Amino acid sequence: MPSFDAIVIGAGQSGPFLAARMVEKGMNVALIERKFLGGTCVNAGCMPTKTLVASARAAHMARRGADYGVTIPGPVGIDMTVVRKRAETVTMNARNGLINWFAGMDGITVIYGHARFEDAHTVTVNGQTLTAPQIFLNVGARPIIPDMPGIDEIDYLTSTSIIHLDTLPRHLAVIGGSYISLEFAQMYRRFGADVTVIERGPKLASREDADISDAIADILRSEGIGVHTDADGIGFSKTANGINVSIGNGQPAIEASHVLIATGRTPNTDDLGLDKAGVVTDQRGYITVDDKLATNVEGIWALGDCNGHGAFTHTSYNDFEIAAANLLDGEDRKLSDRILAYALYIDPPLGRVGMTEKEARASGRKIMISTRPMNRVGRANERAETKGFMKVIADAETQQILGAAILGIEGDEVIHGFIDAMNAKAPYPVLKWAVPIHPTVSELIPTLLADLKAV
Ligand SMILES: Cc1cc2nc3c(=O)[nH]c(=O)nc-3n(C[C@H](O)[C@H](O)[C@H](O)COP(=O)(O)OP(=O)(O)OC[C@H]3O[C@@H](n4cnc5c(N)ncnc54)[C@H](O)[C@@H]3O)c2cc1C
Ligand SMILES: NC(=O)c1ccc[n+]([C@@H]2O[C@H](COP(=O)([O-])OP(=O)(O)OC[C@H]3O[C@@H](n4cnc5c(N)ncnc54)[C@H](O)[C@@H]3O)[C@@H](O)[C@H]2O)c1
Repeated sequence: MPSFDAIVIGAGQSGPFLAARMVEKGMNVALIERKFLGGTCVNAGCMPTKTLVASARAAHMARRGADYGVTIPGPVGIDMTVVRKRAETVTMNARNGLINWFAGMDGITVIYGHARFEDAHTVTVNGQTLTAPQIFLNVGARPIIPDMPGIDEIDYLTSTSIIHLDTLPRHLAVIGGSYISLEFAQMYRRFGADVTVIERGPKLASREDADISDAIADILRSEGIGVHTDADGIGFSKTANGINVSIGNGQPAIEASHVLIATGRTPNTDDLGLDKAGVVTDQRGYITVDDKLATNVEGIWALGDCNGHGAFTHTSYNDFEIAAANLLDGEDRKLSDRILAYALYIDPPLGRVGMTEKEARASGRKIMISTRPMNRVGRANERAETKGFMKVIADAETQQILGAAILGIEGDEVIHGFIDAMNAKAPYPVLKWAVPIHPTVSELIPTLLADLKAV
């Protein structure tokens, strides 16, 4: 039976990097991947979608050319084949980069196949049995398909299949109103499709504060996207022209040509033989880990989306950093030290870090809040992109920044000023005295902080 120092199952955004670090330390490592190196981010997530978002933005700005004095004779056309190929190229370059990296690495054995536990230190893949004292799980997640009336009668798209589409839907119905749905909804509207977003809950992006959710809905509606929340009667039936999508909540049904199901993701832990290894999961299938990412079974760790402590590339990569620091570098890094930050890539994007106002209030702290509309940001006016607003929340007693949201141009970049300050544990008055560069969006951070008021 082939024996290794460590086995990594899943080549997402933490496993490959951890495997490489272990090899660097002289360990003999097996990396098992059932599909593509790079996992979701490279092959079906961040990279292809952000490439598509860039094409959609180019179309949007071309249509807005006249606002800037740029005349484009005739209507703006979209070549969906070129759009799809761009995304494919970005994916293939990244995937091939990983393939070549590992091909040139001594001490690593890359195995393509589905891995399952036989016991806590034994794994089978392609009929072969492998053993190792240390096993790292980076198996990621996949789209959830909820049981909705008529769903089995229709051909629906998921976030994975829609990136291979190279025709323009006449009318795309997007079920779900969060990260995946909203990014695709705006993108396809900008490509020229009619788009309707149908969300079961009362708000879009419901983890955010209501003012952010409402501003997101306004941005989407302003581009002609239909937005329906509180949809209590979602169902599907085939018609001569496409798919009838019922919404409920007193709203008329729509006639869609395509349906995208974007109602969340579920961890790939149901077919991993976790029971044979004795590894415990929660009710939703996420692997239970401690502050150092160890499972309840000695010698098994879980990293990335499958542990339920983050659903982002950077949180998965940070899991790799924590595991590598603790196991290889003698450091003492903890999951609980991470300040969560993320972005929603509609345009303008939402950059977020730390607590929402809702969470800050619920924590019982005395808080201060400051907001500023993007139409009072010079840079936004110069660029004629003034949608959205900025918001920061601070602790009135400790003066620590608790959280921030920048919904506006460059929000995904500007938020890093807050991410860095929060990680440095700098009280907000420190940033009040920074001298930022003019004209940027970030130059408003000191002004925003100067306007903090107790609420
Ligand atoms: C459409 C979309 C857009 C996204 N956009 C962003 C974004 O802009 N920014 C961001 O930070 N995050 C984004 N995400 C989330 C991001 O892609 C994931 O959080 C990220 O890929 C981290 O995943 P991971 O490392 O946990 O595992 P994954 O990347 O999901 O990789 C897990 C790997 O394990 C393999 N695997 C599973 N089970 C087995 C098994 N039994 N044997 C062998 N191999 C197995 C899978 O084939 C897969 O390759 C997006 C996700 C989607 C779907
Ligand atoms: N920009 C980014 O970083 C980015 C982009 C895309 C995805 N992601 C990651 O992927 C994960 C999954 O994203 P997601 O948007 O699919 O899931 P999500 O869990 O964030 O949102 C799912 C949405 O679907 C709604 N919903 C659930 N069941 C429904 C039903 N039956 N009918 C109608 N609506 C229903 C929920 O109320 C929720 O609003 C996210 O947690 C995120 O971390 C990140």
